[in-house]
Amino acid sequence: MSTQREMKEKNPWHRPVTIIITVIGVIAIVALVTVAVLQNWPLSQKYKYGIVLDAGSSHTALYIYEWPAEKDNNTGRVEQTHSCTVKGPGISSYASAPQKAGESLTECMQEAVHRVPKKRHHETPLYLGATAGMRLLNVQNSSASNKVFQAVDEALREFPFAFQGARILSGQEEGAFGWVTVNYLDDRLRQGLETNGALDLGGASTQISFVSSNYDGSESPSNSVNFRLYGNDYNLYTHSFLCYGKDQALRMTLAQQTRSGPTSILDPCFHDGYSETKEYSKLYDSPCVSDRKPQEAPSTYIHTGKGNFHQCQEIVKSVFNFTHCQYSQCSFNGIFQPHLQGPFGAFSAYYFVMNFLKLTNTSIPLEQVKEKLAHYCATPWTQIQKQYPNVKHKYLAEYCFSGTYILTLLTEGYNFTSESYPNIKFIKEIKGSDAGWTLGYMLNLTNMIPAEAPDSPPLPHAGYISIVTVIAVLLFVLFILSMRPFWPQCSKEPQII
Ligand SMILES: O=P(O)(O)OP(=O)(O)OP(=O)(O)OC[C@H]1O[C@@H](n2cnc3c(O)ncnc32)[C@H](O)[C@@H]1O
Repeated sequence: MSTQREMKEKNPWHRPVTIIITVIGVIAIVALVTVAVLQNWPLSQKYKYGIVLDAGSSHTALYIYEWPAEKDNNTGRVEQTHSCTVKGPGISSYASAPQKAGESLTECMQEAVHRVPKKRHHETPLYLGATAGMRLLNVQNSSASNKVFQAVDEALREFPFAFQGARILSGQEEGAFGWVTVNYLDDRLRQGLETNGALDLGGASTQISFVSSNYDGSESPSNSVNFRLYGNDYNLYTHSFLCYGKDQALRMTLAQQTRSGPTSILDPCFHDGYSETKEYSKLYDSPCVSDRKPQEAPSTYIHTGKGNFHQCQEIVKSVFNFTHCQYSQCSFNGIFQPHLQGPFGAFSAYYFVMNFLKLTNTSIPLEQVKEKLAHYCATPWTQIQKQYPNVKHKYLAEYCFSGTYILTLLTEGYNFTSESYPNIKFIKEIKGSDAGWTLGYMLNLTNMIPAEAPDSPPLPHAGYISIVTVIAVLLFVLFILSMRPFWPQCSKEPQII
């Protein structure tokens, strides 16, 4: 009993001071590691939201974007979480009943109210950008255009979001923001990689935007947009061709064929067997063709098809003007265009049409693509209708024209060749977000792409935690070793019990 007590008194590990120091040491190290881990633990994700309404010529679409609340300034993080297609036509079609333009947005806006968490409503910016349909209405009837905007404004103010206004985007903005969107989603801007050009085909206008090393903006400065994004300077070439969206281009090819006001036309861009009676007043009700309206034309004409790709291409070519160019080189209509450079993403109607025609694979030689389209155009209308009973009648009737228009615009208009055609990728979306101008527009207006690259911490989170843990363990081992003089000594002599 007394020897036991003696040993206890001699063994420093049994001294209260040593025990207390050890416990405090362990607690301190555990606390140090815990604080380091907790401090750097990602906060429970809170999101911010932004809503953009794309008021196009053919329809309006609503997009909701979401990004982690604490990382506004980082890239590649803003994502589309929801989209809603507004029922009915584009807002420019409500020129004679502006109130209905506002009302048409209600359903999608209510969806947005449910999709965005309530506590975020008041801080969620809401934008409406109108494109070529409203540009044309503004040219045709500016007071009607103002009334449509007034109605849309009033309707959107009813919702609990931070409404930032409704306006017409210039063609240059539409092109440039489309380019920002595709390159942002591909994470090319933050990483400073070679950028992709953007080809956007709408209903009433079409945009081409790309960076070319032989373009510094000095030739045709109106086509130049300068950006400084994440510390990199971009000199972007962009042009928007009003009236060269696929719906207005179709009007122009029809106007070309009805110049003398005939009662019927035999159109190679429509399938053999297609026949519909159409109104002249509707065909010419657009500033893109109104000046070509034939005098004393009957009220209607019969639009029949004969399905001939090559003849169709000739008519389509006739809506482009290649005769004059005051610059070193042009695309068409006397518009400057530098040498095409790099890969291109082609979206909106480029994708819808080429996807339907199963022609999105650009590694198929261009000549073969034309042959396939020629074969499609030559298919009788009755057979096409039987083959695609669920496709919207208007789209189905127009795919031969639309495909021919796309190939003609790309090759004759923009000068893509058999060699450069494979540089085009037909895309609908990138990483779940639709390709289009809306995301780039919101990123710009919310200043979410910084001009300079954001500073990043010298160590990533995992590296920081590992180093703190290693140091803590080393300290602990050092502490234990420093207590060596107090370690219990084992007797070398065998003990007889
Ligand atoms: O940019 P603007 O010129 O104002 O036009 P938009 O915004 O209305 O243009 P979209 O990109 O929404 O659509 C482009 C065109 O594609 C058409 N379109 C949409 N879905 C389609 C589909 O599935 N098949 C064929 N065409 C389609 C639509 O009617 C337009 O003519």
